[in-house]
Amino acid sequence: MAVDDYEKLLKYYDVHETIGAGGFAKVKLATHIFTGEKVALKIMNKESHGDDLPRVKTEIDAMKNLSHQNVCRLYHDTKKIFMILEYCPGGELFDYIIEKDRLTEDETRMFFRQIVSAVAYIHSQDYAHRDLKPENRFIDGDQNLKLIDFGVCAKPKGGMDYHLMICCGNPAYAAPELIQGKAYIGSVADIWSTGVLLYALMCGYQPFDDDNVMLMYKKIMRGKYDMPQMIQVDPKRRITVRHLLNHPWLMQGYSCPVEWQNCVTEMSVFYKWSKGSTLHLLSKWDYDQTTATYLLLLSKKSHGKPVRLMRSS
Ligand SMILES: [NH3+]CCCOc1cc(-c2cn[nH]c2)ccc1C(=O)Nc1ccccc1
Repeated sequence: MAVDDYEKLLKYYDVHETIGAGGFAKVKLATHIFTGEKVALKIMNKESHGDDLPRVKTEIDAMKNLSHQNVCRLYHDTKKIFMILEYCPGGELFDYIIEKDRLTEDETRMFFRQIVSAVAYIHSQDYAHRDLKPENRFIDGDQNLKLIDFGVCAKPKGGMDYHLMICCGNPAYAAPELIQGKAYIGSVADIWSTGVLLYALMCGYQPFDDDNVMLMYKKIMRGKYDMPQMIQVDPKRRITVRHLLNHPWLMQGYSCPVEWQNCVTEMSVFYKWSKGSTLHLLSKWDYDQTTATYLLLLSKKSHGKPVRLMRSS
């Protein structure tokens, strides 16, 4: 029963006020008693999930496989009712945009590089998020964005080129092929949503907004932009996240393309090890140069610093 799960949780966490809620869950601020660290406690609303909780299992399984500086960390889950997540004191990116009306080009670029970093990373792990919107990005204490809510993500068994059918996410951010009910590729639809997000960051309002959903769909299908790259109606002509990483606009004022890998991937590439053996070596915690490299990389990334592994001369 959820009640004794909650009782057990209270041995390890002090629970404070609610910091957010969606149809499927409520999120409360909590403190991890042993460390004093603040965390976000996500409490599933069992009623709205029904019995089989597919959405919760989808989210927990995905978050256990994802470790990246711009993806909200899962620390602890208790049998699909409670999730203990990384706490982001800066709140929702959505509220931040509203507060500032809209962002400067430089601030938009700083945030957008992190958004592209997270999307490139989850796609590299064969996940499509399918609900990318400002409400699903939280700002941590270092102005880093963290992606949340993997409840409708997909990890197609046939790989990332596999066509999906289920229509999900917020219509204002949904790709044309998705709202037309066509078979679509998750990662390509994610790029459309990311393009809508960029528009909202720069302009302070959504490009396709209308109280009447059918009129909104008409605007989405019209694709009124010259030179569209992300909000390109034809999914085959839409820019890929790989081409975004070193897109001229994203490179302006920066010396390197968007860093999208997490430390394990970066180390396996640098040391020319397989991912499996990198993870095996790291899990031994030998506190040798491998441990040092991993922890120092993690520390640099968590402070939003670009990392470069140098070969000794
Ligand atoms: N609109 C989202 C409300 C707050 O939701 C969260 C906040 C944090 C958070 C806040 N600070 N740090 C992390 C972490 C996760 C969530 C979340 O997953 N919310 C959610 C997703 C789907 C349905 C219902 C709720």
